[in-house]
Amino acid sequence: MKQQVLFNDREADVAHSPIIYPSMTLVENYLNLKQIETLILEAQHYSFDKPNITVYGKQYPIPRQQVWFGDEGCDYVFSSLYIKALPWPLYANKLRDKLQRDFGFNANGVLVNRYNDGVDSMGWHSDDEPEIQPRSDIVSVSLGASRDFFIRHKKTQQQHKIMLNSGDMLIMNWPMQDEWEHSLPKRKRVEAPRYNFTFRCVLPYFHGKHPRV
Ligand SMILES: O=C(O)CCC(=O)C(=O)O
Ligand SMILES: [Fe+2]
Repeated sequence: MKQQVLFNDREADVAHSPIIYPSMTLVENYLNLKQIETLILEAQHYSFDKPNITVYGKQYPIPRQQVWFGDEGCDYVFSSLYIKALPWPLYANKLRDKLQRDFGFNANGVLVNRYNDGVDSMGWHSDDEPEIQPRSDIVSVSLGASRDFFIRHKKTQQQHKIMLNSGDMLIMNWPMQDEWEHSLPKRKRVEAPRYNFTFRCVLPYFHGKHPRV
């Protein structure tokens, strides 16, 4: 397992024009081919959704599909859509256990995104929803097509690009989400699907014990 600590300095020591780096850790080939294949086979049967979001008063379907799995009470709200946690599928849960064993990372939910091809994408955002546990990291595991992943500093607009390949794992360490946004731009030449699992620690019952669904 090759672990590459990316940008782990808060500020690079460059005179006059400091370059700011976020704290992220990329573990290339975190999963082996068998693990990748098993997870993709499982993900092909997930009940993905393509909800509409409202932008300037108009409704648009999100340019990808998504599904949220989580422990009891670990529901989530994205773009004002309330999403009740579905029970963990077998191998997604095994991957959560592996992250716990390898890094002591205790996720209680995972958002799975499915990008059908390079036309599907995710715009600039931070994973800063109020139900995310304060000071928690977010762990992203990529499967399938390789895609470019960008990060952009909120104040300086500085950008970095990372290629995420099948089996790679990226830890976005706290407080990255406070200072940086990230995105997965369209890549018209990409024809194959990609799955991305972002494991999160949310506050159980943040939306109440009996939320209206
Ligand atoms: O697909 C990716 O690599 C990014 C996913 C993401 O940013 C998210 O689910 O919040
Ligand atoms: Fe994100």
